This record gives sequence, structure tokens and C-alpha cells, in this order.
Amino acid sequence: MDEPKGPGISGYSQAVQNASRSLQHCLERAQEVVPQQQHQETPVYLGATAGMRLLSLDNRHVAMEVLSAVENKLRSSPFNFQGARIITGQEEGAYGWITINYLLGSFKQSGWLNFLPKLTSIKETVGALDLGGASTQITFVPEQEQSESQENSLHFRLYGKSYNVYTHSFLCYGKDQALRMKLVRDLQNAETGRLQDPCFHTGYERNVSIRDLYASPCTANYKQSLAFPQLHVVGSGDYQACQTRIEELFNKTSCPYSKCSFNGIFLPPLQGHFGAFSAFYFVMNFLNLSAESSPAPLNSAISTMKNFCSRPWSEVKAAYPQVKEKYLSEYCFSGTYIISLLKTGYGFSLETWQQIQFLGKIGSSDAGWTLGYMLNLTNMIPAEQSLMRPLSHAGYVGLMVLSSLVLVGALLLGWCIFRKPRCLRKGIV
Ligand SMILES: Nc1ccn([C@@H]2O[C@H](COP(=O)(O)OP(=O)(O)OP(=O)(O)O)[C@@H](O)[C@H]2O)c(=O)n1
Repeated sequence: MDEPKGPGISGYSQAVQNASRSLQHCLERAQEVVPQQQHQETPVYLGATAGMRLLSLDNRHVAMEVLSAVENKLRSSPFNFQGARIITGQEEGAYGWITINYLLGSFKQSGWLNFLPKLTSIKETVGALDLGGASTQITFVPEQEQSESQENSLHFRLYGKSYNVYTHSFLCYGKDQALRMKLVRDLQNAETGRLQDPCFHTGYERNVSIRDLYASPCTANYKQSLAFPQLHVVGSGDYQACQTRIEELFNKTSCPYSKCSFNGIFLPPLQGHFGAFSAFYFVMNFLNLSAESSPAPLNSAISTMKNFCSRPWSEVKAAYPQVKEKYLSEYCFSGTYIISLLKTGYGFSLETWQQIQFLGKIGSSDAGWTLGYMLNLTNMIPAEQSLMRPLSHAGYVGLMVLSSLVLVGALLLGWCIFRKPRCLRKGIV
């Protein structure tokens, strides 16, 4: 879901209109894909994520209005609408983990997919890294079963096996909110409305409304009265300086546990392979750093970013005329943010970076929380493994012959008992 624009009424009605427009588009697409005779029996669920969690924190009433506008639209669709709700960060992490492990076949350990040899050859489950616009999630099965923080642990029983899973969702650490947080921090020392920003290319300029910038619960605490209504951002394209500013977003000063990621949040030692999807993939794929067979090592990812950020905006724009300007202008920030989040935030090293695979799709399905949400709501993942093995062809034929013989025998016996044919009567009487 798109992020809320701001607390002004026009911003909110804009958010409702945007939600309604994207939904209309989704419904039209679904009506094309699902055969018409199956529309009525096709269940539809709607889950909203961190953009709506933030809107709800800021103005619960408006968030409920958005949800009810969406509900009305879905109710009037030809599908079997089952409900709309805002999911928690913990659910978002868990469903992302379920999706990728379901698609990779890790729960059944059958390894039925062979197009991702690196991940499908693994016997254990794969960790999930999800990056959105407003939040980011990390979810994996740690080596140690006992967790130091109950609020980060989940227990699943799937196909007869138990999983103790670690998960955490960082609200405000999606890439759009992280950029806002960086800008308000930069503003703290600003004397004028002009800001030199190393996370944008040289020659790039953007005006940002100060009111919009502070309109999110992620930035509200930094609010200060400024003499200028607009921030004029001017790019200076410097990866190293950009990284230094971004790293200030991760507070590593105190940790009440044996180990933390940042902001005092428990993180057990990283374990196994990870699939990184959503914006992790969009950005790394654009930068050619997501090769499925062997992702670029951390050092080459850093040199790619250094080189990309230093390119003048006019050159970047000319090289990628097909990419939306909003996305293109932010890839320097986003790529740098991804490296900082994984390296400084979660502590991936040169070695463990190699365990990350950036994934857009697995087979033909999107990697993301939505499939896991649907599998859970429709009870499609059993808690216990079925003990019945499917019959072989020979077994099936044998069973059919045996049941036919039993049936014929039963009919004959019935005929003999009720009709008492002469042959039998003679023998019996
Ligand atoms: N081709 C694309 C598509 C999306 N994005 C960006 O990817 C992010 C994630 O978008 P989305 O998957 O829609 O996640 P959200 O719904 O924003 O996730 P959340 O609410 O959990 O933060 C957004 O910053 C969006 O601008 C991108 O860089 N390139």
C-alpha cells in the first residue's frame, strides 16, 4: 500500500483516492485472470501493511475510513470478499518467511524446485528479508532454540515439524521513511532551506515541503519551526558521505540482550541462507547486483554503488529513459541504505553477505508476504504431514479390481439370500 501523504485533509482524501484507484486496477486484473464462472467462489482477502500502520498511528479515524472505502469496493466486486485488515509487523515478517519457504519447498524437504539450486539444495528453511516503503522485516530460524526476547519469537507447526522462528519488523525503516528520517536529521543543522545531499546525483535538485516531511510519525519527534516552507535538496553524489549519514539512523549505543541489531532490538546470530525480496530486489536488480546464481560480493556491491552515486544526474537520466524518475533519482540513496541496513544494521559480514540471495519471483510467484497470508487464511498448510502416501498406478488398478470383486460377491450373496433361487433352496431345504 502507498504511504500516507500527510495529515492535511487534501493529503488524506488523496490517499483514499490512490488506494481506490490501485484497487480498481487490481480487481480488473483479477477479473481477467480468474475464469468468470469461478469469480463467486474465489475468496478475496485484503491485508494492509506499514503505510497503513503509520496512518493508523497518526490518525486512526482516517485509517479506518480508508479501510472501509476499500471494503465497500471489494464487497461490490464479483469475488467472495472475506475481510480487510491492517496486519502487524510480526505477521508481515512471518508471512514473508512462510511464502519463500513454501515456494522453495523447504517445509516438505522435497526440493521440488530446481531453478534456484543455491536455495533449493538447502535442507533447512531460508531466512526472509523484506524491505518496503515504510517498514522492513527480518525473519529466520536461529541456531539457538531458546529466545532472549519473547516478542521476537514465533512458533509454527507445519507438515508435522516444529519451527521456532525469530522475527522483527522495524517500522519507519522502509526505504521511503528512512529517507525522510535522514532528511529531518540533516535539517537539524541547516541554516538555510538549501541542503547538499550526497545521496542524490550531482545536478539533481528536488523541493520537499517541510510540512510533508514532518507529517509522518517517523519524523514528528524531530519537528522544529523553520523559517522556510520548502527544503531545496541539491545532490552531491558521494557514496561514502551518504553512507555516513545513513548509518546515524541505526542506534547501536545500548543493547539489553547478548546481541542486538540496532535501537536495542534483540537479534540472535545470523543463521543460514536468506532470501531478500520486495524493494531489496527492485533496487539490487536495477543495480545489477542481484544475479540469482551468485550475487555480487559485498565489496563489489560497494564499488558499484560508489561508481553509480558519482555519476551526474544528466548522464543517469539519459542512460535509463524508461525508468520512472522518482525511482531512478533514489537508487543511489536506496542502494546505499540497503548495504548499510544489512551490514551495519543486521551485521552481515563479507562472508555472510554471500548467503543472501535477492529474489523477485520464485517460479512464477512473487516473493512477498501476500502468498503466506493467503495460505494461512485458507488453511492450505497442514500442521501435520499426511501419513497416507499417494497410490502408485499399479496399486490403484489392484484396488479397483479388488473392490469390483467384493461388490460382485456382495450382490450375488444378496441375490441368493433374498430371491432364494431354486438351485440354492434345493440344496438348503
Ligand atoms: N519497481 C519498483 C517498485 C517499487 N519500488 C519501491 O519499493 C518500495 C516498496 O514498495 P512496496 O512493495 O509497495 O512496499 P510497501 O507496501 O510500501 O511495504 P510496507 O508498507 O510494508 O513498507 C517502495 O519504496 C517503492 O517506491 C521500487 O523502488 N521499484
